[in-house]
This record gives sequence, structure tokens and C-alpha cells, in this order.
Amino acid sequence: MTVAPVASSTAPGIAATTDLTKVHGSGDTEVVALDRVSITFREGEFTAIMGPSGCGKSTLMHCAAGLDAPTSGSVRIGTTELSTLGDRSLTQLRRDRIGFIFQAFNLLPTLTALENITLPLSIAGRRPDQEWLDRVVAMVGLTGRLGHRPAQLSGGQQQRVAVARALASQPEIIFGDEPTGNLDSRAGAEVLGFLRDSVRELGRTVVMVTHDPVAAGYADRVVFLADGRLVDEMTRPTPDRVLDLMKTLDPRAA
Ligand SMILES: Nc1ncnc2c1ncn2[C@@H]1O[C@H](COP(=O)(O)OP(=O)(O)OP(=O)(O)O)[C@@H](O)[C@H]1O
Repeated sequence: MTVAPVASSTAPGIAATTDLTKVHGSGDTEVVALDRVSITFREGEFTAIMGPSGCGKSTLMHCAAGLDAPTSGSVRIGTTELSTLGDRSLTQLRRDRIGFIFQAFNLLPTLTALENITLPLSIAGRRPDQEWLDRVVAMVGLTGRLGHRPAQLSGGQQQRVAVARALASQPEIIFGDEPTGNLDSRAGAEVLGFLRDSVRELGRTVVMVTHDPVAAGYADRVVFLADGRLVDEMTRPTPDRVLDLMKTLDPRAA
């Protein structure tokens, strides 16, 4: 079995795409979802990916996280070029080095919150680092609820379990696809606060796809896609500035 090399701390970014192109379908139904996108996600940074519906946000996240294969161009996590990996090594890389948070919480209903949080580690045959786990559980405010099953938790609490699960293995990078899409604004704000805290306090790297300028306002940097291309970037975003820029990309947002 090929074991992916550990990321070098001198790597210029924790993840990067170079000239990433993704074409969905073929012939009459061909869609160029990404057109030569080059982007670096820097260590210890919270990046939001925004842009009008259908601009390629989810496709970019899926390719950058090794969930989907590029049509051309390259993707790396740390110093590992994903195209060099077979299916098994890619699965292993996703499991060991990446954390995922999706709009649907994707928790197993028969497992407790704690069992859900530690499941990826159990599958990998790794013991949780108890001190780290305690910190993560305390940060997301689940200390008293670890024995609850998902059905006994609110939507916001279930997503907190998913955040803790993504952090539990101390992954190099966490990818979120509309992680607050199923939450009301209060629960969403809590989850976004935890993602920001995981960057500021725990030194993690987070990349999040969102259509919500308020959510993007939690990030350190927002990158904007339009028609499959990277068209702009903003540091220290505020919801108002993000909304103004979105209006220039998508008049329907005005
Ligand atoms: N599996 C697929 N087969 C064919 N076309 C696809 C597929 N997945 C995505 N597309 C197309 O690729 C383009 C980009 O889709 P993508 O889901 O990445 O956009 P998005 O910015 O995340 O959209 P939204 O904000 O609406 O979720 C769209 O035109 C979409 O219809």
C-alpha cells in the first residue's frame, strides 16, 4: 500500500490547485465547471469560496478535497499531488489528512455523539488524542451531550458534532460545503464561530463554500468565482463588502 508523504511544513500552502479545469458531461451536455483555476489555501487561514449559483464553487471544493478528479490541471494537499494517488491512497488521504463538513450533517443515527466524532479515527485504527478531543468537544459546547444520539440533538448541535468529527483527527485542512445551509441564523452563527475559533485558537486551516455574505464575513479571505473562473479576492471581508462585490458578479443578487 502506498502511504502518502506527510506534508512539509515549508510547503507554500496547505492545499493548492494549478490550472484546474473540470468539464462535466460530454457533447451537447458538456459544462465547463472550472476553467484553469489556480488557488492556494494557506495554512492557518479561513477561506470562503463564493460566487453566483452554478459558478463552480462545489466543483472546486470537491476537486481540491480529492472527492472529484480534475479533467486537467493539478491539485495538491501538502506536498502530495493527488493525481499520483490510486483510489485506495486517495481514500486514505481523505480519511487521515482532511476533515469534511457538509450541509447535511451525515451523522450515523445509531451512534452517540462521541462515537460519531471518533468514527473516522476508529475506522483508521487510530486512538484519539484525548487532550485534543477534550479541547474540541469543549470548544463546540458538547461536553454534556456526548452520550446523545443524533435524533436527541437539535440541528445546530448535530452540526457541532460534525464540526468536532472534522477536527478530531487534527486534519491538515477542513473543507465545508455550505456547512450552515440547514441551520437557522443563530445555530449557523455558532457553527461559523466554531470554525473561526478552530483557525484562530487551534491553528487549523478551513475552506468553506457558501452563498451567504454573512457566513463569508467570518472568513479571513473570500475568493470569488464566476463562470468557472477565479475573478476576485477579498481579505478581512465584511458582509456588506461581500454583498457589494457579489452584486457586480450576479445582478440577481442585487
Ligand atoms: N455531475 C455533474 N454533471 C453535469 N454538470 C454538472 C455536474 N455537477 C455540476 N455540474 C454543472 O457544473 C456547473 C458548476 O456546478 P457547481 O455545483 O460546482 O456550482 P456551484 O457554484 O456550487 O452552484 P450552487 O451555488 O448552485 O450550489 C453548473 O453549471 C452545474 O450545472
